[in-house]
Order: sequence, then structure tokens, then C-alpha cells
Amino acid sequence: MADIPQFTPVNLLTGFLGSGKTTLLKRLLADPALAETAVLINEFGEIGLDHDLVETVDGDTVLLQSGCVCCTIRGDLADAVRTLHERRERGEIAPFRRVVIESTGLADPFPILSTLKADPVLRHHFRHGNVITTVDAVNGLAQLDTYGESARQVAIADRLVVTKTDMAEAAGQGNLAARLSAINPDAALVLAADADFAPARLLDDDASQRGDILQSASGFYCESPEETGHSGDFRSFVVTVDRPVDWTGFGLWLTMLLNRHGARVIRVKGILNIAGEERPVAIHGVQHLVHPPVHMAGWPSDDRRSRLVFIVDGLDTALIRRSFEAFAIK
Ligand SMILES: Nc1nc2c(ncn2[C@@H]2O[C@H](COP(=O)(O)OP(=O)(O)OP(=O)(O)O)[C@@H](O)[C@H]2O)c(=O)[nH]1
Repeated sequence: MADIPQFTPVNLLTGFLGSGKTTLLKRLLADPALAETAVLINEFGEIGLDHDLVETVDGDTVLLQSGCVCCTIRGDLADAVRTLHERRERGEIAPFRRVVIESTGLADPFPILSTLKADPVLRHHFRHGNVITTVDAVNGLAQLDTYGESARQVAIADRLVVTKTDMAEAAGQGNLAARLSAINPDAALVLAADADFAPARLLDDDASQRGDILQSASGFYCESPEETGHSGDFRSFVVTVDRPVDWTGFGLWLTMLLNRHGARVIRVKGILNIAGEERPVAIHGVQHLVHPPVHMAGWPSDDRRSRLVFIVDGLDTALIRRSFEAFAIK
């Protein structure tokens, strides 16, 4: 085991809803160069941990064969990092050398960073690493125009990772790159689809080498209030159903919903128990874009109910629930 650094870097992986944070996190976890990383996520189900890679599971903590520890965040983020630290001190978990936090897609990164800085215990054992922000090449420009959270996530980044270039037109990509560099000219920009993209490099040369990141974050806040944009009337809700879902009815319903309200269905994701199918199907939609459904290897837990999580901007949630049940449930 290598020595534990005096100050363990805490890296933040952020990016707007559906922009590819979890997909990137999976690539980071698979990289042997990043063994000895502790990852804080909201839910294990989210990253669909491959059971072959998991060594042990202990409550909220999973040890991966790669040597990474993966923990879910319960309650306060500062508490979660403190608990990691205490467990490392007691030798209860693998002695990680860096932390990666995956934030939710609507998170404002500034309070996350300041929470860590404000905590007296954390200040003595941790320091800021990089802020890595994913930006979706298909929806990114529109999100930057509409949602202040998205612009703040870009403004605070040390590394910008543009995802889904394989699905986007070249002209739009040029405009997106220009916009990103106007908001944040200092951040290194990489494309997730590039053949030579090495995820581990996102965590190299971290930001502490370049001054205190919180300075630039607060500067952005004070100097550019007009950049904050429309903050949205976001509502998040989950539709859970016990009965199997009719695949054809579901497809029809989702197509109609997104045709009519795609701009305001900011994110839909979930796991479906399809009538006649053993394995669950994962669904991802980001505004008008629906990603190809994925047949998962198995159910992540004993809960076999279909669950769809929605984040909508100013839409009637009851209407979505009712129409889903009317179309997709036999
Ligand atoms: N074609 C393509 N699909 C991608 C790429 N990156 C992510 N996706 C897909 O985009 C969808 C959303 O990706 P996630 O990684 O779940 O996005 P996220 O930012 O973690 O989503 P939230 O946690 O809900 O905010 C999934 O269907 C991914 O497979 C990419 O570079 N190319």
C-alpha cells in the first residue's frame, strides 16, 4: 500500500441532467490507474455495478476488485466524507488516495465545494482536486441558454468533457465548443468519444496546483449574476408500478410525451419490468433525446417493480402519472 497523502484530493464530477456523469464514472472505475479511489454517489443502482467487479458489500459501502471503495451518500455530504476519513483511519476500508464525488445533475457545484472547505475536520485532511463537468453535445447549448445551473457547472470546471459527440452534428459541436470557451476559457476540453481519451488524466494535475478554486467560483457568482439564467420550476418525482409494463404501449406513450413536452421533460430514467421479459430494461431520456434501451444483466435488488424517475420543468406531474398508467400498464 502506498502512503496516504497528507491532504487527500476531493474531485467533483458534475454536469447537467443526463449529460453522462455516470457513464464517465464507470469508465473511471474501470481504469486500473485509479485503484485506491473512494467514490461517493447517490445510489448504487445508478451505476448498475457489475457484480463480477464487486468484492464485498457492507451496508452503504462496496469494495470493488479494482481496489476502489464506492459509498452512497446518506444525508449530508460533509458527513459522508468525514465518515470515509474515519473509516480509513480505523482501517475499516481500503486506504483510498483520492475521492470522487458524483453530484446530481441539478446541483450547484459552488455550495458543494464550500461545504467541504467550511468543515474543520475535512479542511485538515482533504483538499480540492478537480471539478470535472460533463456537457452533452446534443442538448448542451440549449441547456446553457436555459438553465443557470448548467452554466455554473461549466464555469467552475477544471476539465470539460463533451459527451455524445457520436450523436451530434458537427456544426452544433463547433458552436458548443465556442460557447464553452467563452464561459470558461481556462478549462481543458476533451471529447469522451476520442480514441485517445484517457479518463484517469482528468484527475491528474489537479486544480490545487493552480490556486484556490473557490476564489474563481465566488468571482463568478459576484460578477456575473445575469449569467444565472432561468432556474426552472423543477419537480422530481418517481412513478412506481407493480404490474409489468407493456413495451409497445410504453414506447408510444414516451414518444408522445417527448414530442409534446420534450423541452420540459429535462430527464427521465428508470428500470422497467417488461411483460414477458426476465431481465430489466434501463431507459434513459434527456429532453427530446431517447437513448437506446439497455437490457440489464439482472435486477440490482429484490425489488422487481418498474421505476421511472422524472425531472420536469413546470409540467403537471399528476398528468404524466395518469397517462403512463393508461398507456403502459395492461
Ligand atoms: N451515444 C452516447 N451516449 C452516451 C454518452 N454518454 C452518455 N450516454 C448515454 O446518455 C444517457 C445518460 O447518461 P448518464 O451517464 O446516466 O448521465 P448522468 O449525467 O449520470 O444522468 P443523471 O445522473 O440523471 O443526471 C445514458 O443512456 C448513456 O448511455 C456518449 O458519449 N455517447
